[in-house]
Amino acid sequence: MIKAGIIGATGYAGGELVRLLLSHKDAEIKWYGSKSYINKNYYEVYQNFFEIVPDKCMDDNLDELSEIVDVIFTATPQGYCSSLLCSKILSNCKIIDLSADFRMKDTEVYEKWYGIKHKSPDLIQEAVYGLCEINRKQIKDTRIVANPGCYPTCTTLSLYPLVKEGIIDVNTIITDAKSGTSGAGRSTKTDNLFCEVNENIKAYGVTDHRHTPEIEEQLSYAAGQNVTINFTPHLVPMNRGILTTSYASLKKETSYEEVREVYEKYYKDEFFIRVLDRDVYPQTKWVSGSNFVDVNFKIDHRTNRIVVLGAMDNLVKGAAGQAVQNMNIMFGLEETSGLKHVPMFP
Ligand SMILES: NC(=O)C1=CN([C@@H]2O[C@H](COP(=O)(O)OP(=O)(O)OC[C@H]3O[C@@H](n4cnc5c(N)ncnc54)[C@H](OP(=O)(O)O)[C@@H]3O)[C@@H](O)[C@H]2O)C=CC1
Ligand SMILES: CC(=O)N[C@@H](CCC(=O)OP(=O)(O)O)C(=O)O
Repeated sequence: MIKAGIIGATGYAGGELVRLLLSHKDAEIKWYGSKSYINKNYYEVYQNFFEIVPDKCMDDNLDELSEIVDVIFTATPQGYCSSLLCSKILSNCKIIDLSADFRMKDTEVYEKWYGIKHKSPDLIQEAVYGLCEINRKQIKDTRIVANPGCYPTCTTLSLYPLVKEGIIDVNTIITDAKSGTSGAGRSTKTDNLFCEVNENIKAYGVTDHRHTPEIEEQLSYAAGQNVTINFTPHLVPMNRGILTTSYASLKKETSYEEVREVYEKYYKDEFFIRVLDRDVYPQTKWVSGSNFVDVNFKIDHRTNRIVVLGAMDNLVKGAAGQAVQNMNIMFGLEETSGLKHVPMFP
């Protein structure tokens, strides 16, 4: 049985980790870490866990926690994990960090886009970017997983086969993304008030969203050259879900069948990536509550561009689900263990 501790268990991503780990047959939660609810019953924070979770919230002492668990999930704000992680903790247990602290290999890029000083630059190289379908081999042997961002997961996975196989001109990629408001976390921001989100759609982070360099770095590895993209996220009036629509120029005239073959090559054996049937395009409802990413594409022969769509649940494949998938890989468990939920519809 894998003993797990969660720091930030009282946030949206942490709450989703609790939900998933409770039904995982090979894992048990030993620590519900919090900053504001120490000694309160965990179910008092989220009453959906009433009579399911009897435990109290604990503090956020990573040091003490590392001595009693096999893995710690940090579902905490940017800068938290990197400010506390050290070799002593890493000699005790494995870390899966849901923040962006260890996602990018260049400290300067992190500091520029996040506006905070990185406190453990010496650990960055050791961390593995936990995009499971792409980095499975490296994830297996690492002590630190940098769990990918929600938008980067959806954008990168939906474009990856095209970039890897050189089908598109990688410097023509434009990604337009939409997210439900749980993506912004539980802390109150006036931007996320019901009356400012309901019946409204707004772009944010235009030209400077912090996920831009993360997506660019991953696509650059796939392309074997530097990739820059235009990335524009939008907040939409939904609780959960991300839809990304990406556009790129094809290098040459290409048929549906050729592109389909490329997607099949990479994803036909991937349980969590579903390449939909021809002319059926991903919808957030079809993946809600599940660890699936649905993808599909259409070639616009008139403009010689391809339109690629991806949909997933930001809290599952975009956060807690992928974190559990990473745990499964790190501990040699069945990769799909605890994650085979059928999406909720409607
Ligand atoms: N929401 C999403 O869709 C996704 C989130 N993530 C990442 O996961 C992490 C958590 O996000 P999310 O759940 O949305 O955020 P929330 O704001 O909902 O939760 C934040 C959590 O962090 C805890 N916390 C805050 N400050 C501290 C601190 N100084 N020390 C210890 N714990 C602290 C809070 O504890 P308390 O409540 O007790 O104060 C709470 O449990 C972030 O890094 C985010 O970027 C990644 C992918 C998707
Ligand atoms: C709707 C919304 O605000 N989404 C968040 C992204 C979700 C998230 O928490 O980002 P990470 O995946 O990097 O942790 C944002 O745009 O910053």
